[in-house]
Amino acid sequence: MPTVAPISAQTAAEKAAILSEALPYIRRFNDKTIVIKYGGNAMTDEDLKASFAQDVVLLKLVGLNPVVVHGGGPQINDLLERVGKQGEFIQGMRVTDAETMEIVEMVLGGLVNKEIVSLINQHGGRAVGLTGKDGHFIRAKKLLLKGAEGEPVDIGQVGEIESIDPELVALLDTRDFIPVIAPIGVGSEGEAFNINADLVAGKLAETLKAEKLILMTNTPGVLDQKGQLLTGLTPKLVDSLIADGTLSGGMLPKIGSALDAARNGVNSVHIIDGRVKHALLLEVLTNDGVGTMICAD
Ligand SMILES: Nc1ncnc2c1ncn2[C@@H]1O[C@H](COP(=O)(O)OP(=O)(O)O)[C@@H](O)[C@H]1O
Ligand SMILES: CC(=O)N[C@@H](CCC(=O)OP(=O)(O)O)C(=O)O
Repeated sequence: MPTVAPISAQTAAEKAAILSEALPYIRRFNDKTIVIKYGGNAMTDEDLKASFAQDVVLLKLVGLNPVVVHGGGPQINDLLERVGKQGEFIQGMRVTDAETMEIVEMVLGGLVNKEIVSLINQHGGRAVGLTGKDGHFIRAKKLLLKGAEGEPVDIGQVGEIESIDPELVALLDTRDFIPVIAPIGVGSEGEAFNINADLVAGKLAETLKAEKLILMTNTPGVLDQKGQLLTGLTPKLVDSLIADGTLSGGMLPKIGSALDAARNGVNSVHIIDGRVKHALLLEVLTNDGVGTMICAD
């Protein structure tokens, strides 16, 4: 006869306490949309990717509507290097010439998107991969950055979101599919635009009237100059952190998008550490929200 070791009373009580802690959150978020931005920097390890996919499936099974928007910045850099090109960023945005755009589409719309879709499906979900070109649901136009003197700075085929049509995502939701979205927009001539994934996630959360926006990255959250974790960030505080240089690089579009979402009706906005296993479950279904919360005022 096969035998199993009995679970100790203490372990059993601890496990039961964790499971029952989730109940109020499962009830509160029933049928609510949660937009999850899965950053390229949080996708490094196979184990972490699998636990991310498991978390998304679990959230769906307990009655929430997860919508995944992914990045893939480091993965684009890898492929660029293989063709002898160096990735260049200005104000956290990739300078995107025509050749770079081809690689961006290959990596985001192809490799990364399909990997996440198939991981979620392997774990029992029904994921469908999309880019903004599908049903033309993310419309974009060329983004011009502002230089130090306020002059326009052209960084190529980088897009600014004009509109997001919520219908396609809503349709998938009615049949319990999990949308997995690559941050590529479409212009008026059908051309592709590279859009920062944080901006797509934020705007999508606003458009879908999501309950939560969770930005998963490779830091514990927003850190101050001493490396301490900050939380409860207001627009005023963010302005001062930008002015004194505490926030830089990829954190700039991330925080801008988080603030916009918080101001435009998304109930809770968090920047969390995607390198922590099951960070997503901890954030949504336990009392121990991890990372930095962003407030509207
Ligand atoms: N104050 C700050 N706190 C935390 N991270 C910061 C801060 N300022 C800049 N960063 C940088 O922002 C990065 C996260 O943005 P990004 O590289 O675009 O990640 P992702 O690929 O997850 O979107 C961090 O790895 C860090 O290097
Ligand atoms: C315009 C722009 O910068 N687009 C990003 C899109 C991918 C992205 O945002 O990926 P992460 O979330 O992993 O950083 C890029 O080309 O890297």
